[in-house]
Amino acid sequence: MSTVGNNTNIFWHECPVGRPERQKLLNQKGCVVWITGLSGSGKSTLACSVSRDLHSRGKLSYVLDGDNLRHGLNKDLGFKVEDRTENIRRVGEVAKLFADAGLICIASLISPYRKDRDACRALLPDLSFIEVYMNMPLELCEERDAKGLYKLARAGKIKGFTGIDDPYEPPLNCEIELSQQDGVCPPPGAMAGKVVTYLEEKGFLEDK
Ligand SMILES: Nc1ncnc2c1ncn2[C@@H]1O[C@H](COP(=O)(O)OS(=O)(=O)O)[C@@H](OP(=O)(O)O)[C@H]1O
Ligand SMILES: Nc1ncnc2c1ncn2[C@@H]1O[C@H](COP(=O)(O)OP(=O)(O)O)[C@@H](O)[C@H]1O
Repeated sequence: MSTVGNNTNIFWHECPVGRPERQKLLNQKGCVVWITGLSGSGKSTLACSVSRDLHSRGKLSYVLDGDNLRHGLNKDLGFKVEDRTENIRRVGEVAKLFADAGLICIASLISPYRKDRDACRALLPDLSFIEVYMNMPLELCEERDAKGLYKLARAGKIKGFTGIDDPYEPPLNCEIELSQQDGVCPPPGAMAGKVVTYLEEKGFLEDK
């Protein structure tokens, strides 16, 4: 019996089919690939490219995309500091469950605050949280402006937009950093290849 958060008198129920059994079934190791970066830096594109690449290798993954989750699970949250923190906390907990299910969970959120990302990392055991930093310059993201949001933010029509009038804190010790090469952004497939190679080298694509 224990007290957790606001709950007292709650009990943890162990199930005989656990993570090791699920990982054996899938022949892979559950983990979280956490993609962080500015809006327009290419997070969703990379997440989908990694997922497609893994799928073609017979590996099971699932993408948790910030924008998509705000249509459901997180639709009660906005972009104030507390809301972003709660957004990241919830996604971190969901990602942990997916990893426990044995999946390669790809979370793609701006997740601008270092302490929130670090709290998600702390939820995952033994190096199974892989932080990927899309280190793309604000100028590039703003030039892309795929959704027209930077224009609105510059015009003062969106307040607290990351990179404009709300901070983005880059990772200090991420596992993978993706950036421009000679001033050019590599194609999504090439960047996805780096992530998948990392997963392969670290043994996540087999259960041995
Ligand atoms: N104020 C403000 N700041 C940043 N982004 C904004 C804002 N308002 C709306 N949007 C849109 O919301 C998407 C980011 O959602 P996230 O859940 O990833 O954000 S966060 O991690 O909670 O900061 C983000 O999507 P991406 O472009 O995919 O990053 C934007 O389209
Ligand atoms: N590697 C890339 N090279 C060129 N354009 C890209 C690349 N990755 C993404 N894009 C383009 O940039 C825009 C933003 O990408 P998106 O994946 O939606 O970013 P985010 O999820 O970080 O907001 C889209 O128009 C997308 O097609």
